[in-house]
Amino acid sequence: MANILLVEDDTTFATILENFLKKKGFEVVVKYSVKSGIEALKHHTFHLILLDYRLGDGIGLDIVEALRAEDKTIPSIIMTSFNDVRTAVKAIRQGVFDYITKPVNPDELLMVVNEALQGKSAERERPALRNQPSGAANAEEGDFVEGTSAAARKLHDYIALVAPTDMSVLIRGESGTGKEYVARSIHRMSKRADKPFVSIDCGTLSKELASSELFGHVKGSFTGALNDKTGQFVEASGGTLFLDEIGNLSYDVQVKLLRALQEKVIQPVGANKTINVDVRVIAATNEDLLGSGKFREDLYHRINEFEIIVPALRDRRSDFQQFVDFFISKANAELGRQVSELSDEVMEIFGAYDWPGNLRELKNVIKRMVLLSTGSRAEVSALPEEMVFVLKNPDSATPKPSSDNPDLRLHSEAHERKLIMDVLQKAKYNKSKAAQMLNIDRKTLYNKMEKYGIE
Ligand SMILES: Nc1ncnc2c1ncn2[C@@H]1O[C@H](COP(=O)(O)OP(=O)(O)OP(=O)(O)O)[C@@H](O)[C@H]1O
Repeated sequence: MANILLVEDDTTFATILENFLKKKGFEVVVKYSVKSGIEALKHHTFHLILLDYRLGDGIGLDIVEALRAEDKTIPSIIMTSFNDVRTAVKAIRQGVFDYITKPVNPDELLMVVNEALQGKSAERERPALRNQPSGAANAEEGDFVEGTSAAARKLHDYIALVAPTDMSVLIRGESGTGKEYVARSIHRMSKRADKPFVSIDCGTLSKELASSELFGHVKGSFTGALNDKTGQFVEASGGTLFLDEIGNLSYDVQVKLLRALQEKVIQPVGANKTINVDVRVIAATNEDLLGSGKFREDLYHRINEFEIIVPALRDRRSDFQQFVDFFISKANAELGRQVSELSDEVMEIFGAYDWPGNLRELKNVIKRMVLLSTGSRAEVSALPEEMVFVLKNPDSATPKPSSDNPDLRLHSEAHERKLIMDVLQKAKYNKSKAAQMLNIDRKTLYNKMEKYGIE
């Protein structure tokens, strides 16, 4: 019998959820604030935490953070309003298993709860260490979409170019764009392919344990170091070490990492001997490392011998349909459904939405949609309500600048897309005329149309 901690400050909704989960056979403890949630974790053992994103005295992630500080891992699911999707995607980076959007659909909730309890969706679960032997990575070969857009072709050209070398690679891109997939592809196409690919999420490593996780430690070197520990640099020997969210490493660890890269030696915590290592490092980030002021410039140049930028989904619209088909067939197989077509309205909404959470968000929306579609055709009722609202109220599709959502580039892109569509319509889809009206050349217009997926 699984024990669930439910933290939700809307008492009526909390009671509905509690009753629903109890009916499904779970034990549920309900708390209404961050503080009482953290307190409950001290006194009970839970298998899963279900958290509201916004709580009276903080946010649900504060509870995940408190867990992490104690180095405990309990799968957690964040319930968020649609407007907070971007934040929810970030939450996954911080070790949250998954998110679901409100209003919560009972079938979806049950699916995500069961997946979390079974630890089933390995790549949605983000433990600090996502070690995978090469064989398993190879088994997934072909289980992805390459795409045919200009951006996809460039991406795969770069992967093919850098893979056979031993250069360190910095992969940049928004959350959920497929940076880990790029890192695995580089490894698979490299001379190190038959050696381990070790993936570490630096965003979920606690400050205290990061050094020992990467470089290992000797017994007794700090409280809690009960045995010698081999670090991931040694585990990755001969292969590739993928450091995801590298911007989260503390200054001390950055110094050690620089030494490991420059001199090819590491020193486990508390050891007086060094160990030679032969590891290719691939790092990923979705922030501006140098601009953050927290990242050493010398290390930046060392990890950035070659840079790959993974395009956002909205910048590779011509690959969109391929991703949709791929995620539908995966969800069909997983959930025993037979969805083979989407209603026009669903297609329209998919096209109008800007997918801030990129491939991860698309995959999750499709999985929910397939789950809720018992026939062969997916209707708009299987989409999150707010997504539908955006289409019916086009003005709300253009994000309003606010301190909550200050992404200026997104705002200008959304405006630009809308302007181009309006002008094209006015010019009766005569592209030369539209380009003239927009005061840009035809080639620029074609590029922008491809970027925004305007046919
Ligand atoms: N080319 C692809 N084809 C199919 N699915 C993909 C592809 N690339 C990524 N995905 C899927 O998209 C999701 C996000 O991918 P991934 O974890 O690699 O993104 P990320 O950029 O590393 O995210 P984050 O910044 O949050 O670490 C995963 O579920 C992955 O399986």
